[in-house]
Formats: sequence, structure tokens, C-alpha cells
Amino acid sequence: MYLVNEERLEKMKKILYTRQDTLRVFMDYVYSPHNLAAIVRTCDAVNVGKLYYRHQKKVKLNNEITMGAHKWIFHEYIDDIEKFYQDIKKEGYQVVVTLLDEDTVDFREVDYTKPTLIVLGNEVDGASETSIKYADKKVIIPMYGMSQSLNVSVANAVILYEAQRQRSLKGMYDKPQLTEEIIQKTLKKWAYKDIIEKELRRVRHKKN
Ligand SMILES: C[S@@+](CC[C@H](N)C(=O)[O-])C[C@H]1O[C@@H](n2cnc3c(N)ncnc32)[C@H](O)[C@@H]1O
Repeated sequence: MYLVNEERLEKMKKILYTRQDTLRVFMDYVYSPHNLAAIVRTCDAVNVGKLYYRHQKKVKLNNEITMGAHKWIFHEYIDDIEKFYQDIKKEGYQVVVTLLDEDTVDFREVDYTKPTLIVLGNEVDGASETSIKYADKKVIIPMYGMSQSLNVSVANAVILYEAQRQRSLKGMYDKPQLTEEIIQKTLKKWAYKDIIEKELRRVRHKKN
């Protein structure tokens, strides 16, 4: 029987103790599986607190889409977008919508050390009217070439790494943001899942 080894457990702990609970991302109808996968992986790398998403048809992030990265990120499908924005604003989050518009500020002018929700728009239509309605800040990544926009997963990476830079400078990766109760609960869940998955792989391998 496989048990989670010390090294892997340490890695899981490190993720949870450095998790930026107050930095979150909302994918507002991002539809390409390739982009979904790339966004999930960057969110994992920066260790964002939570990833929200909605889609043209209800989808579940799965191994095929994310190559497993979604397993380590708290994520939630959003059905009621109005309620979602009202709730997150009540919790004190600033809503930062990424947009290709005149009425925007350079993305580096925002203070990402505040509780922040970054909103990414659809590949064709951009962010929805509802997201724009709830925006506290509308940000643009300056473009100097012929292309009008970046790929949405690239835009996500550029902004998240600015947030990561600001938060590191402030020592925000050195102090846990999740409660000890949530950390311990999540550790148990992850370790359990890890064992089950490894065992299933072992049984499948034996059968073939
Ligand atoms: C391909 S773009 C959407 C283009 C769409 N035609 C529009 O006008 O919004 C997809 C998403 O990537 C993000 N994005 C891409 N380039 C950006 C930039 N230069 N500044 C800010 N966000 C950008 C935004 O979230 C945008 O909604």
C-alpha cells in the first residue's frame, strides 16, 4: 500500500502555507481548453487562493483539460454571476477587470496586495457587461505591436506575476493566509486522494 512520502507531504504543506487566499481569478467565459489549461497552471504557479469560472455550457475542470493542475487549486463554477460579484465585494475584494478599452489604467498601477479578484474575458467578446459593471479597476497591458490583444492565458500570466512580485516584496508569501483548520483539512483530503489515485494506477497497471 502506497503512503504519501515525507517529501510530497512537505510540498503540499508548503503550497497551503504560502497560498494567497486574497488573490483570486475569475475566467468569464474563457472557452478554449488550451487556454483553460494554461490559466490553471499559472494560477497554480503563483498559488492563487481560488479560481472561479463559468462557461457556455457547464463544464468541470478535469485531468484532460488541466493535466492535473486543477487538483491543487480551490475552484468553483459560477452559476449566478450577480450574486457572485455581490458576495465577493461584500468580502472586501476589489474587482480588477482586464480589458482592451480606452477607459483603462496600466495594469502596473494597481495595488494587488489588497484582496483582489482578477477577471479574464472571453477570447472573442472580452469580459461580459456584468463583469464591467462590477469593476473597481479596468486594466490594460500596453500593446505596441500590430496585434490588438494578447492571448488570454498570457494576459493572465503577466498580471498574476505583477501581483506575485508586489506580494513577495510585502512578505505576503511568508505568512499563512489560510486558517490552520483549513490547511489541516485540505492536507488530509489531498493526501487521501493521492493515495487512492496511486492505488488505482497500481491496480490498472497490474491488470494490463
Ligand atoms: C483575446 S482577448 C479578447 C479580445 C476581444 N476582442 C476584446 O476586445 O476584448 C481575451 C482576453 O484576454 C485579456 N487580454 C488580452 N490582451 C489584453 C491586454 N493587452 N490588456 C488587458 N487584457 C488583455 C482580456 O481578459 C481579454 O478579455
